[in-house]
Amino acid sequence: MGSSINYPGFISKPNQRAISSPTFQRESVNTKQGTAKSKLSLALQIHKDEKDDGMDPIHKEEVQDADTDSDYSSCDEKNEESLRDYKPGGYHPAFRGETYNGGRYMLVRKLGWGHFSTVWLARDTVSNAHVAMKIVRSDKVYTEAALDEIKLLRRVSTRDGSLGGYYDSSKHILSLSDSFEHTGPNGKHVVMVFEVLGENLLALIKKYEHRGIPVMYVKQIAKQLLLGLDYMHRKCGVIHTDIKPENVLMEVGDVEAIVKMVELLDKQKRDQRKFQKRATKTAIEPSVNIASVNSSRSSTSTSLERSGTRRVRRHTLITGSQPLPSPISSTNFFEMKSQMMGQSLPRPMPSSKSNINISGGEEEQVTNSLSSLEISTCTDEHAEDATPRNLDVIQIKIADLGNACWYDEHYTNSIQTREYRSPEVILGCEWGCSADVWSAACLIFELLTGDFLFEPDEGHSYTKDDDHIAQIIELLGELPYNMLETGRHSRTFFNSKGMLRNISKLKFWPLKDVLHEKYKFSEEDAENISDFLLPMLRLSPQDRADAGGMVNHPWLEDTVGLEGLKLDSRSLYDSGAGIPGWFQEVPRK
Ligand SMILES: Nc1ncnc2c1ncn2[C@@H]1O[C@H](COP(=O)(O)OP(=O)(O)OP(=O)(O)O)[C@@H](O)[C@H]1O
Repeated sequence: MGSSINYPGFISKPNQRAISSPTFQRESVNTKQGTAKSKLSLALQIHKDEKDDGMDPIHKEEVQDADTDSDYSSCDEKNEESLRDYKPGGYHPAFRGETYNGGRYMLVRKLGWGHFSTVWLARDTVSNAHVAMKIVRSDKVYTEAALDEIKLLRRVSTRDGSLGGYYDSSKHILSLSDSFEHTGPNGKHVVMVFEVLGENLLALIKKYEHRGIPVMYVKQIAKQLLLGLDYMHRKCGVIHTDIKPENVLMEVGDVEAIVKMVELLDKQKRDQRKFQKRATKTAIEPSVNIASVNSSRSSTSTSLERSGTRRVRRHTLITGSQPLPSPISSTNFFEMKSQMMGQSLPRPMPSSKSNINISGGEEEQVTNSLSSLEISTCTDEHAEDATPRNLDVIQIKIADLGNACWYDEHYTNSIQTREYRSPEVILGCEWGCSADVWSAACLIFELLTGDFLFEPDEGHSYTKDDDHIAQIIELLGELPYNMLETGRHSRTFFNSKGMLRNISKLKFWPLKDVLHEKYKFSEEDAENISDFLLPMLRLSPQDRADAGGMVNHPWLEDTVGLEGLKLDSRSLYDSGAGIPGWFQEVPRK
């Protein structure tokens, strides 16, 4: 049976995957394990097995103190890290209010988690600003991987990203500001401190229900992503190896204003809930003798006072992730903003004792910050029209260098998340920086359409890799002969005549036609988009166009905020073969 019959990317309706393939079912979990440095593979496999065994949700205890839960986020407690990984060698049982590095940092809320770490919003008491803190599992393999990650992060965090032009491309890579060790009950943990970002691009894809996000945003993301990769490859000699929507985060604009807004709204919600609870209680106990209520209240409060705490805290370990809302991706952001900007703030009744205690000044300050947020997120230095464009501007940064490596030191050949994996990696050929460009093109297609470019599946007579290669050929044509010759795994997929062993019928469908026929782009748009993507999808890693050159593509000419930005030192469509480590590991000097 030909793979085209089972080719979900082509035969499914645009939003079908959204229903059948929620994030956590994506292969990212698997591929995290697949992409990890070899020394981590075993540990991650164990983790995956644990993760996949359907842990009892009761163990996924609710995380916040009962009176501090806040839900201005996309938090879903079932999707948090496993309680079983809180053990010696595992995650640190972090909690709100915990201090780090001699009291310098204090945890505020959890932003997210990964297989290596939990990530928290923290207040830096020295700068009095907020930071993101990644607290890595304490096992030796995670610690070693984290120390490698820190070296790579230090390299890309050196803000010398001009690359001969006036534009600082390094700003599109998450920067590390500090790192230290923290000892807790589960061991010694490496902690990394970053600037605070918002949600990842998968949140944006989901916001648009997997139907594709507006081209205006895709262009901004694509141009910034290419600038960041160009900086990483040419200036730093670093290969990310895991470019995908989950690893590209959006900026939140004015972090301090957003944190304040989120905190105030959380407080409002809590107060409102308390008020409603009290109101319900009064409504269902109308005839209770007031004296007895008073006495029972006073006895309760006495016992609480005696126990020295306002309210008994639930013993909790896992905290729900609450990424800060990014203006573009989050409906919560608009909801919050409209509340903060003076439209019907959801306050409890004025007579209530639990009325919100926001001083007029404080509220005004946050509201002002929010109005200026829209202006401050606009970095349109090049446009003639300097008026703020509200939320039209989006800023992204490449994050998670946990699987990254050096152009002259590859840690493993098992790189890239399945859907973004390049042909040279599947075939077992030499690879280099150009593998990131392949993944970037897959990501950009996904932003435009909401569907994976390649979504291989296994059938009864062929493997995922067979199907993946077949899909690549169907879209882009036959693989170069020298790749079949040099690929360590080529013989598994191809016979001596260069024909696929396990898949006989192929249905060729060029990218331009896919965009026009399936995704309903006009012929002209389909032509332009395909002209932009195809050089990054060249099958030979050596011939693949480099990120910097593709920044100069006409499709990106009118990118909001980066209109007319060109990298003079790079030529459009040229291969990056001159960049050290472009298509193979360079021997270390
Ligand atoms: N600087 C940041 N600002 C805000 N949130 C962040 C930041 N860094 C990470 N996060 C959040 O924490 C999550 C985990 O981060 P990251 O992917 O770096 O961790 P990891 O343990 O290496 O995970 P992975 O399994 O993906 O390798 C991210 O998906 C994101 O939601």
